[in-house]
Amino acid sequence: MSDPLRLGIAGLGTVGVGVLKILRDQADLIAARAGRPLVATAVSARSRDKDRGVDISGLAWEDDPVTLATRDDVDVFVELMGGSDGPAKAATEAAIAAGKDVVTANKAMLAHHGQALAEAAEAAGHVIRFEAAVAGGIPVIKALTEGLSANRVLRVMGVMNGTCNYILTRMQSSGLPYQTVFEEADKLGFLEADPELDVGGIDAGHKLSLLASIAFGTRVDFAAVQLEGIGNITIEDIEQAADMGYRIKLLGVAQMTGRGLEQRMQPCLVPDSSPLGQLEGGTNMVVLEGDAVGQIVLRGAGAGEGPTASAVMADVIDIARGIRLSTFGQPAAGLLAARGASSAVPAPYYLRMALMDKPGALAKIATVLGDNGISIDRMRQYGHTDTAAPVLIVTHKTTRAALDAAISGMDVTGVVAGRPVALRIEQV
Ligand SMILES: NC(=O)C1=CN([C@@H]2O[C@H](COP(=O)(O)OP(=O)(O)OC[C@H]3O[C@@H](n4cnc5c(N)ncnc54)[C@H](O)[C@@H]3O)[C@@H](O)[C@H]2O)C=CC1
Ligand SMILES: N[C@@H](CC=O)C(=O)O
Ligand code: NA
Repeated sequence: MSDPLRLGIAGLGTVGVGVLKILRDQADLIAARAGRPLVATAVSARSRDKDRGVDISGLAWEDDPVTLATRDDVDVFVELMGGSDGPAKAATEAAIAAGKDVVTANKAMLAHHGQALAEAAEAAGHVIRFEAAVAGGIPVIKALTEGLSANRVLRVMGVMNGTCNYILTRMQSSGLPYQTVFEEADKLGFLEADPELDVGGIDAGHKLSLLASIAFGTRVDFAAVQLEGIGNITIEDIEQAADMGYRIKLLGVAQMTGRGLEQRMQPCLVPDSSPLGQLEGGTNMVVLEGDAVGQIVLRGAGAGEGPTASAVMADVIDIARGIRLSTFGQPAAGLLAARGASSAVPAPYYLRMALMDKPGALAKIATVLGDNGISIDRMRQYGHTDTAAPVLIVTHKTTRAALDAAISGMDVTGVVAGRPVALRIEQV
């Protein structure tokens, strides 16, 4: 058997500990599959003495992850600290400069710096792999870069943030309001240190931008992702959507349109009988559509110690096997910047608003919609109070631009209280 592949692991939190446990528990199986043993030689974390449930006494310790990344006894630098900049980026750059391959779970770093890091690594003949960064344990990067490599990808879609899916499905099943369920998720330890990364759609947007780059052969462009979080979703919306046969999901969609690359991460209505509609709790689902293969649905754990470490280890094993794929599925230097197109593809929309109880109010709304070329598919009034009547409208297909123009027009009529809620109904 060949020499061991030596790993330097920076970050011994949820994922880092999971990686050490797999290395300890599956050493023989991995060596057989990789054709050589895999060993951790050195580690780095904030606290050396913390009890993590794994023995690190036989491993070299480095306080500074940059020093770890450049050690002579490290072949692969495994970055599991997190953060888009700071030590994660500095250590990854140092590892590449020192001639190491890199495996990371860090979607934030790659969404912001993936192109530059990939170009640097590839110019130096090294690889950066990141299966764990998108949908955790689901092998979606492998599916795109390997299994579907002969396809023109038509659309990539998915629920990629488990915390948001937990919050939305828990609101649905319990009837509890957003704030209560958000606090529950916090107590369960689901939320990122900055919860806005989860509920603001940012974490999921990072993941979508990485998938879009691989799927469409373009440079990662997180800034072009149209982002909308779940913070404004009310129990009323969840119940009204359910009444019409839909579920609300924080859904990511990337597709190449005639006007450019559309990347959206936003709450959408999807049919409750669809695989995405049926997705419960903290689970992730990614739907890939290729011209030759048709539709593929991947479902599984997008986070957690075991699932995320499983994906990290799969990348490390590929490196041990001598598999040297480009970071984004084709040489990074040749990737082109995509023209961004926001919501170019028309769709039906769900619109909920509180209408003043004034004669002709509904007619004014219908006129504004008509003036913007939007026709109404369904409409209902419910829960009438003394002063306002909630109104629900489902439009026929329209563009987001036309809808936004109509919403501005409604403002001027003076018959709508507050800003209407507008959610896209996605064809999945
Ligand atoms: N936890 C999960 O289920 C998933 C995590 N990820 C990603 O994996 C990475 C790690 O996540 P977790 O393990 O959850 O984080 P964590 O917060 O549990 O652990 C982070 C580790 O990095 C260490 N660290 C942070 N800054 C450091 C520094 N300057 N020097 C040395 N060590 C430092 C901390 O001491 C800690 O050991 C992140 O990029 C995260 O986004 C990706 C998918 C799922
Ligand atoms: N906060 C993320 C963790 C994994 O990426 C999530 O909830 O999915
Ligand atoms: Na994955």
